[in-house]
Amino acid sequence: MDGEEAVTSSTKEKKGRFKRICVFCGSRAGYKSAFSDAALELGKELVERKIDLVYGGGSIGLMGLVSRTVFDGGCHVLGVIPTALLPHEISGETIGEVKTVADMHQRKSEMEKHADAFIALPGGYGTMEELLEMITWSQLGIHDKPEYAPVHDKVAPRQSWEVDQSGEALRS
Ligand SMILES: C/C(=C\CNc1ncnc2c1ncn2[C@@H]1O[C@H](COP(=O)(O)O)[C@@H](O)[C@H]1O)CO
Repeated sequence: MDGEEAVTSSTKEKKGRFKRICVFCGSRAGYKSAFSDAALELGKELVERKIDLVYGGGSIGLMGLVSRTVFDGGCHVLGVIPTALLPHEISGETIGEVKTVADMHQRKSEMEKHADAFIALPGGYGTMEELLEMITWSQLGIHDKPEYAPVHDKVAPRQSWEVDQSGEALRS
């Protein structure tokens, strides 16, 4: 394999790694414009990489921003939402494909099933709960998919912030 082929093949691998990413984020916009900026930036990045979105199905807050950006950019959007939350988290038109489920557990289970990786953006307790559930499922071997979350001004994989927490990063 010559140099060009090697580069092409490694680029292909990188591109093909994630086809559908699940994003957890706030049902509100939050108090800092940086939160909305991050949601828009992530949406655009997914579009650029032709990655489809799996998310909680809401049209409000950061959830609405990310999903609208990905949908308008031509990628597939799958929203998974419990029937009881429809009036609370969808205002106006739905975005992309919306799958209604019976409860929160089924929602997370469907989101996990349809995604290759998970990214958490700023959000409230709901976002935190969803991210932690995916992390604990990974710990239990229910799935083997990476989770990423914002650490200060960058997005970092779980392994790196676990190390940060333990102080290993400071020692090395
Ligand atoms: C109530 C149950 C479980 C614990 N709570 C939640 N589990 C999963 N998802 C949740 C929970 N509470 C809220 N959410 C959703 O998170 C999204 C973002 O919310 P945020 O608070 O604005 O970050 C939103 O779609 C919420 O519906 C029952 O098992």
